[in-house]
Amino acid sequence: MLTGRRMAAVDENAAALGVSQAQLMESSGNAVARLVREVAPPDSTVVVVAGRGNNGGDGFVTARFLDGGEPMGESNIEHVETHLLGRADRIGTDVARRNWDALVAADADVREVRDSTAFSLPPADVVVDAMLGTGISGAMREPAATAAEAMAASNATVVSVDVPSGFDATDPDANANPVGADYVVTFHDIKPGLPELDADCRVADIGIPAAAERLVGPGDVGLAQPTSRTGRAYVVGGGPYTGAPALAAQAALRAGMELSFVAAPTGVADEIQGYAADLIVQPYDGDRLTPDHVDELVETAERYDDVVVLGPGLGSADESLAAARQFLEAYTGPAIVDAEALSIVPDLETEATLVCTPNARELERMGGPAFDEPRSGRDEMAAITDEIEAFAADLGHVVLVKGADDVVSDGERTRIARVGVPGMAVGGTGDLLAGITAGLLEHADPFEAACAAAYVNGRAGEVLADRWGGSGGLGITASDLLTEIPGVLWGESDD
Ligand SMILES: NC(=O)C1=CN([C@@H]2O[C@H](COP(=O)(O)OP(=O)(O)OC[C@H]3O[C@@H](n4cnc5c(N)ncnc54)[C@H](O)[C@@H]3O)[C@@H](O)[C@H]2O)[C@@H](O)CC1
Ligand SMILES: [K+]
Repeated sequence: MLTGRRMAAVDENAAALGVSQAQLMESSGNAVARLVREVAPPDSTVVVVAGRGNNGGDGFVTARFLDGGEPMGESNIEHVETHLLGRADRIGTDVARRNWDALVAADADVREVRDSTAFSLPPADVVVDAMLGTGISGAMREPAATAAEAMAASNATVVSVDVPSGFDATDPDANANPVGADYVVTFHDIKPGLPELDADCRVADIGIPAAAERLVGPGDVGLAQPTSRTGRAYVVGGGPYTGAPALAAQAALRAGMELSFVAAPTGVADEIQGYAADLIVQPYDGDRLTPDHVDELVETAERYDDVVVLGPGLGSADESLAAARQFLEAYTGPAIVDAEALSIVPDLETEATLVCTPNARELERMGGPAFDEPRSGRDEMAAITDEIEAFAADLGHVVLVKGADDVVSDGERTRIARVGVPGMAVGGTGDLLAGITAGLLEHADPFEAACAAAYVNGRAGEVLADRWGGSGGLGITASDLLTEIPGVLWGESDD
């Protein structure tokens, strides 16, 4: 079952896979027209009432199919008229406008309702409700609200496109049927709340490829995209290594965080600060993380509602891993766990919300499934994703397995991010991914944040590799990718 919000993301992913919104709209309108033919009495007058969004666009396509007569013989449709609520020059999307133009060009019976108080529902045997679909926000406004009452009061058979107008598929509490729909033709998958309506709901296959759901795409970025500059990343890392925490902290800033802190041993604090003036480095005594430091770090992270990134450059000293464990046992907020710190997660008791980001080797060390890179083929990937899903369910945390294909699972939902270039196999890109995930985790649910982060990271590599002449990104460094993150995160999505 897909919410309206997720459905819009899947649509966008389909477009990125080469199945355009226009193709989907054609299938949608065709499916509605078939249902209308099925339920319309002989010599019917069909009135399509359309809004200015893509739900209205589906209505225009429906009208075109119905107006074309019945190629296989006698038609039960005598007359079709289309009423657009509003002015044609205010139609909100290109694809809907092209379908309106096609009706006008075909000399169809179309009318613009320019005065919102002037609309009264004409006599009809079937009314096609194409006013509002999954794009609704807030309570229904005029003239749609009055038109909905008229539909509900009429004796006509009401066929709703996708959802009854006024029904909010993203907020399942609001399962209303203000138009009195007798039939609903919904697209691709049933939406939450529809089965509870007193209406005959049909799901129409409109040709969205399964990959638009299974593979992470630009639509998923839209779901996790920060819309304001807020949040503090708190990277607990560094000691034996210094580059990793600096990259993760910078990536969090590039993904929208307001401030990015690195808690690191005094011995390496200056070095980490030296990589980037944008970071705030908070030194603690010594040359590595030990249990003595934990109380203060947890206290800071909790007090400022930070998103923690635990692990980059931390090393594998026993006392550092013991400290990482104590940190997560005490901490209750969101955290990305990466690198050596992953080894402590499997038998950990924590109230924290974790996103674990292992590569194949780290996954195996966590007790997860073992598999070789590169993997190929649909069946092989399906087997691997099943195993990773089972592992994530067992672990009780979101797992993002890094590889040529990244696999993200929360134990119930599992997606593949098939994006990136061979050159990204360089050191440091995993630290970027951890930082991007932190940035998105500030605003989105952990699974959606992890999916979008995997896509953004890989896509940044593709964009850069393209600019460098399609070299496959051989020669890219993680530092190069930092400045590509914002363009992918905010520049490429439709939202
Ligand atoms: N997403 C997809 O892949 C597909 C979407 N399709 C159709 O597109 C629909 C979604 O289209 P859109 O996102 O353009 O949105 P809608 O057409 O559902 O709604 C947007 C329009 O409604 C107006 N509106 C929003 N809230 C309102 C309110 N409270 N009162 C009155 N008017 C309001 C907006 O100003 C805008 O004109 C789906 O329901 C479906 O019918 C189909 O074409 C098939 C493919
Ligand atoms: K509708």
